[in-house]
Amino acid sequence: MTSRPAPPAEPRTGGPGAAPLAEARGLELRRGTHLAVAASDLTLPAGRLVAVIGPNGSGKSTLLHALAGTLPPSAGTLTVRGESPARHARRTAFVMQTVEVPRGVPLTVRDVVTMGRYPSTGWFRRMRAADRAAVQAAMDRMDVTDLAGRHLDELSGGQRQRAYVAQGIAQEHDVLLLDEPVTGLDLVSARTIDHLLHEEPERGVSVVYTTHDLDEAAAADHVVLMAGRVVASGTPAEVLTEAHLETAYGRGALHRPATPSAGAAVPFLDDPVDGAGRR
Ligand SMILES: Nc1ncnc2c1ncn2[C@@H]1O[C@H](COP(=O)(O)OP(=O)(O)OP(=O)(O)O)[C@@H](O)[C@H]1O
Repeated sequence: MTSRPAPPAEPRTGGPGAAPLAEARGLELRRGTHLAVAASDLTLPAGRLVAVIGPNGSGKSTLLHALAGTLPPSAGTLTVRGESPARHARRTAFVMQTVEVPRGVPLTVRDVVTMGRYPSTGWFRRMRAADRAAVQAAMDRMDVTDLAGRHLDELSGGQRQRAYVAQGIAQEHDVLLLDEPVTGLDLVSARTIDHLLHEEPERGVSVVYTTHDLDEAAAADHVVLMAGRVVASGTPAEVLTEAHLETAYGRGALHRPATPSAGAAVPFLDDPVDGAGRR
């Protein structure tokens, strides 16, 4: 029996020769006067899942803010889909790390998800059928439809995080940025969000998210390793090397298990250090 070669995979936006999601040259980012990301070059593929890793304070959130267009470069250049991040912001959904629930503002889950449509409807415009359908689809995907009428301050942390991710994907977007979307969540919420991260690129959306989990990063299409600058950027195999991880996390921060399990693809982090090398 002859086996025929598998047909080529459906090309995604990030195929060879495709325009990149983001390009940075000599990019420098400051938070106030603090230099959070020193001059770095970076090319991120479009239509892929990109994981940004690095110790606490290494500049991961800062890079996401720059991609979202909320933090302009202090030096160098950064483009998203060939234009300035601020110009592309209308089509960039950004789910931030911690969103404080405004006290005394009785927002329901549906209200919060509906806000995801404001970039296209405007704050005072009427919701059209397409807007309502997008809100419903986002709530279904994040499994918060049953919670639609509940107030945000009545929800668990995981339920609230799912509502905020639903707000992000309710927006018309081709770029989705998420800051530590699964940190501290229970298995069900983490799985729901993790599933979405891997599903969005299939729809042509470029996803960039930050994580502290090296195994999660190993499952992404592209990894960016930060330590006050971009230490390495490429495929998981190119980036998750002992040499690169030691540069970012410090010597002695890694260990390999004495009896490696079948799934242990990357070294373990022993005692995470922060971006300045402090333990
Ligand atoms: N608003 C701010 N004003 C001044 N400095 C800031 C501000 N936000 C962050 N920084 C500093 O910028 C650096 C990078 O912070 P950033 O939040 O990007 O790190 P991170 O890698 O996302 O960290 P974590 O893993 O802890 O979330 C840190 O030294 C941090 O203290």
